[in-house]
Amino acid sequence: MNWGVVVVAAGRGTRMGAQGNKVYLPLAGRPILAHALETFARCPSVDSIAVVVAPGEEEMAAAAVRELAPADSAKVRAIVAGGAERQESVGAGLAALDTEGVLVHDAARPLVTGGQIEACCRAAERFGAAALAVPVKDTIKVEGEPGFMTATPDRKTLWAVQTPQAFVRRELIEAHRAAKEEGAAATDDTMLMERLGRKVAIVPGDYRNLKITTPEDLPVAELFLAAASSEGRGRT
Ligand SMILES: Nc1ccn([C@@H]2O[C@H](COP(=O)(O)OP(=O)(O)OP(=O)(O)O)[C@@H](O)[C@H]2O)c(=O)n1
Ligand SMILES: C[C@](O)(CO)[C@H](O)COP(=O)(O)O
Repeated sequence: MNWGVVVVAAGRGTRMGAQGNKVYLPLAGRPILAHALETFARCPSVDSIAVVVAPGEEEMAAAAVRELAPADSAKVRAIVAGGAERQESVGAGLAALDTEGVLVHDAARPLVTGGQIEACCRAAERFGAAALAVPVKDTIKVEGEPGFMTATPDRKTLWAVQTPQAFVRRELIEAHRAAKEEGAAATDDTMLMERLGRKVAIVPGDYRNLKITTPEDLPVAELFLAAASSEGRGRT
């Protein structure tokens, strides 16, 4: 199967509270967006990359792409405008690719590794769809009456899903079309497959593949990156 990736970068970063979109904030001296782009570009299984950006931020994204080595930036085939919700942004990226398989990745997860990407591709080739996930560490509570806990799901069955998430591109396009027609909103793409009764394989991930969401995530990501490079692990 040949693989493309949709890297979604069209959010606003409201919870980060920075001046602009958090994916252009510096991390180890480079925009957050550049980290994931480089890791995907260096993956042998990935042929092409579509970057989905907020309208008006095309030039900032193009500048991040220009910072990559020429062989890496050559895999970036499209920079397209996203929508108001992540789901719309993914839809725009899917239309810009023509590969059989597609990965979806948050630009806000800069610590993804090549090994994780390849593991998702292999699992999706075997099972049809797959996503990285980590076991939930906390005891999770369900709020019933506002302000009060009413239930505790069995933690042994709970996983926190991450990206990348890997699919057969035509099947994910179909899932997006169905959700749009039925007005269903989803915070990730595996939810759209679950709605259609499709199985999504769990690929055990790593807690370090964090999503940079709030300000305290940035120094943590800096520490993880520094530790990886001092241990010579890189992000392969
Ligand atoms: N309309 C949107 C919303 C989100 N994203 C992307 O989806 C990823 C995960 O979203 P999140 O971390 O929630 O980012 P934001 O939406 O930017 O953050 P916030 O919810 O705090 O505004 C990010 O890479 C973000 O850029 C996107 O492409 N289009
Ligand atoms: C897709 C995702 O990264 C899975 O953890 C996440 O749902 C996206 O973040 P958001 O905050 O829900 O937009």
